[in-house]
Amino acid sequence: MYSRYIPPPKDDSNLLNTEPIVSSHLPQVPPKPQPTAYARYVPPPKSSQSTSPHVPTPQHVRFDGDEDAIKEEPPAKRVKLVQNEAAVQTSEQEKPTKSKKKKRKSVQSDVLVDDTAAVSSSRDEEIKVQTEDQEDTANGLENTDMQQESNSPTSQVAELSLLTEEPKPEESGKRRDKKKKKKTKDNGESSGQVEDNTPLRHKAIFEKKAKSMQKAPEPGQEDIVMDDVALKAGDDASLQKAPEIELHGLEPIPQPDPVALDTSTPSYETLPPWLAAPIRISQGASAPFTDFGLTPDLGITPEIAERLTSKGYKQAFAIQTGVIPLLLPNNCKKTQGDVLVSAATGSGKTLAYTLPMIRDISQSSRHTTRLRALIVVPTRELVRQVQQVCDDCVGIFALDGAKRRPRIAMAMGSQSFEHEQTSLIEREETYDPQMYQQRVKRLARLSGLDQDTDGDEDSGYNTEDEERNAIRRREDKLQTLPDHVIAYKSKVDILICTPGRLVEHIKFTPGFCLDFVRWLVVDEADKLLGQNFQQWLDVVIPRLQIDERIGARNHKQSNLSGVRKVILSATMTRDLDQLEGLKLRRPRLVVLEGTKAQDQGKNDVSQQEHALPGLLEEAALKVSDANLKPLFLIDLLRSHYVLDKAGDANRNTLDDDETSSSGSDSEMDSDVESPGSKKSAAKPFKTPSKVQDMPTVLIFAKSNETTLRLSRLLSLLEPTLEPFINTLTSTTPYTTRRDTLRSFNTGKLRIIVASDLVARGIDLPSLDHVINYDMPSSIASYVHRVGRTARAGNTGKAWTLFTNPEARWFWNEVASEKVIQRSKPVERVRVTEEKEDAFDDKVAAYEAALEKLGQEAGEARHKG
Ligand SMILES: Nc1ncnc2c1ncn2[C@@H]1O[C@H](COP(=O)(O)OP(=O)(O)OP(=O)(O)O)[C@@H](O)[C@H]1O
Repeated sequence: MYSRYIPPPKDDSNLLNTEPIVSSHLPQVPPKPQPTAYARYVPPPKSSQSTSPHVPTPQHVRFDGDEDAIKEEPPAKRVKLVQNEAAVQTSEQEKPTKSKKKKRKSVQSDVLVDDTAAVSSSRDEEIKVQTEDQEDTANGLENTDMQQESNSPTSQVAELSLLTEEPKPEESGKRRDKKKKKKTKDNGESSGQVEDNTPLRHKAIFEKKAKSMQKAPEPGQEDIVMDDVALKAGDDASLQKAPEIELHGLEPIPQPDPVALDTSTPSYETLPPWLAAPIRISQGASAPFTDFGLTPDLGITPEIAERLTSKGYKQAFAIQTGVIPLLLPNNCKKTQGDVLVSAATGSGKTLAYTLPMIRDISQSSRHTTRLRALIVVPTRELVRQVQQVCDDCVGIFALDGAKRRPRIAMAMGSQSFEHEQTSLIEREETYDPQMYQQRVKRLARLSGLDQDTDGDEDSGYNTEDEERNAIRRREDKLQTLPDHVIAYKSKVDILICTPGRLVEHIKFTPGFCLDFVRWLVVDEADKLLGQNFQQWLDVVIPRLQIDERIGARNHKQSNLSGVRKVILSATMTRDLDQLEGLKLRRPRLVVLEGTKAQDQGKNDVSQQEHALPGLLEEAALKVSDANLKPLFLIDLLRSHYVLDKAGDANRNTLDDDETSSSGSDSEMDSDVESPGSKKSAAKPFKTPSKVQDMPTVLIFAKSNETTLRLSRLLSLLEPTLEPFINTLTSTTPYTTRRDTLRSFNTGKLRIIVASDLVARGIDLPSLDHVINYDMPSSIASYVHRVGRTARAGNTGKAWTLFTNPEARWFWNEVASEKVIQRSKPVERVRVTEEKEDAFDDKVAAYEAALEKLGQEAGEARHKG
């Protein structure tokens, strides 16, 4: 409904002729709901009739049969508005743009000047006393109503009017305000009581009920403006006397039914079925290797299982029971599709794909070597690690005399490119007169052009195309026997590589092709897909999709032909955009459930993206002073928490007194021993003679530089540790890195300080503790870092040092159950204040160590 602007009547008598809108007696208020109308604000006339009782006030003017509604307006309001007109005008005109708060103040002061007489009327005083007596009984109701009122515009009117009745505006304080509000309200109520003899207590309740039932104004600009002004007018009017309430009767105004919440589950899936309903494997699902495959010839034979046992693989781990059967041939007629695997760190994903893959490749012809499988991993360390598992499997299958022994190569940039090329591809001459003629013709045609480009090789090239052309020209210059042409042959069946090096070989190694590849494995897939080093996917995937040599990817079982992709990670991405680049074919996702998943409903855990190893214990140590973080680290290293190896069976009995406060309660504070305490004195770092008793620790720092500095600082502060500490960063030469890992695995080294280089995939079977000295950069990074321990069903403990600014993210994201499934909550450990004070004794040594570190860095720069 719309309305139009009606100027205010100039004749005061018009107003008087208007019938009263509502009776002053509450019970007589007609229960008719007030129609909602849009109206315009009608400003009061600017004449100086401020003292006239008939000057019209701002009001809603209604049309279209709204006369009834107009009649229902309380007459009392109209009269009071008139009385207050001067105050309304003053505040309206002088401060139109002031905030509500300011308005409230100005209105309050204006009215206080004008209405002192009204406020101080002796009759009101009498009633105040009466109402105060009744207050206690109505109090509970009033409080409730007050809360409800505060949300509606009407309540603001009432609130303002209450304020304006304040006899002493300079007084402040919550308690006094409350009292005053009560008193003011009582004033209003008292007048009602005098007029209609309704018991005061009931009337207060009626009024509040009526107020709370008022319908919210319809949205609309004009109305909003109107409401504001009306509100203000109402405020001012209410300053004069008791709060004015628009009454609509006692019947509730019909309200629209609340919209019912839609709790139904959608009948359609937004995710593809394979992602929405993965194959879930429970943690306890280990089984003998011989259980896979419909018949022994399609699965793992008992002989192979025996050899696996001799290599330490007695039974298939849970994830292996889910993945291996999917990758083995079976009697299924359907084309077998790609497999994605999401399983905790250390759960045995590597064997889950190497075993069926190598079994398959060992079945192929003994006399031809083709590049059949590509395994792509992000780091050189992982390349070597996967190669060792592959070697194990190759050995197992090769023992069977009828099978061929697949050849494995690595491409990761640890050797020169040329060296890698020769280890991958063999050049040979084959008899092919037809091809020979074609080559001769082509070379003759090019020889004219070559006069211009002869010098190119010396001038160098700067684009890939030029480099490829240069390689081809070099190849063309090679002499062959008559009727023979140069042919290239793969020297390997399986290539384990980093993505960057793979791209280089595809582009620049003559004869390196993916035409025969039938397996593509992408380990640590989320990292490789997320970072897409050198756009490797764009280079590799198209080459796997085309069949330049017809039948090259054929398998004797037609449903196994083509390229099978196996994509794995402990933090597998569910991002379809990323997965799209892999061009998956009939994919299936296999998920290893966390230990808690069996107890909880599937829906609860489906939100949790990652699972931690079941036997991993986590703890977080608060670093109250970030400047002294290295001292906190040393204190932790010296504490019984670390010195007692994780999973030490004697731990609880040995240290009952010390560990009593640690428990599994994540909220419980427990003390880390200070270096000066009696207990720590009894447990210094083990001497080199007892090196095997020392725990093994992997400490993660945020960068290469921090890693090197921290390692040196630890050696300076704790010289006894120096022989047992080493570092691993991406700037460390590859051979040194390899030696460091080897020394750590053989137990010579006990502490490695590392960057995130070794956060993923690295298998350190003897690792007791992981310490996040610096906070990991993401939840996924945390999962991989802490997953270096507690692998293959072993126990392990992970520590995270957090400073105040890091606490929120750590506890809300990493340590919460939202994203990560874990069997135990993260334990909270805090160094007590007294023990922190003991750090003071160490500060001098710490500063000296820092100074020494600075000197050494300066000298190194000088030398460099
Ligand atoms: N069936 C098995 N029996 C005994 N040990 C096994 C078995 N399978 C794997 N392992 C061992 O478990 C350890 C972890 O395996 P692997 O490195 O494959 O884990 P992962 O799931 O790839 O971990 P990450 O996600 O950290 O790369 C290795 O030491 C491996 O030798």
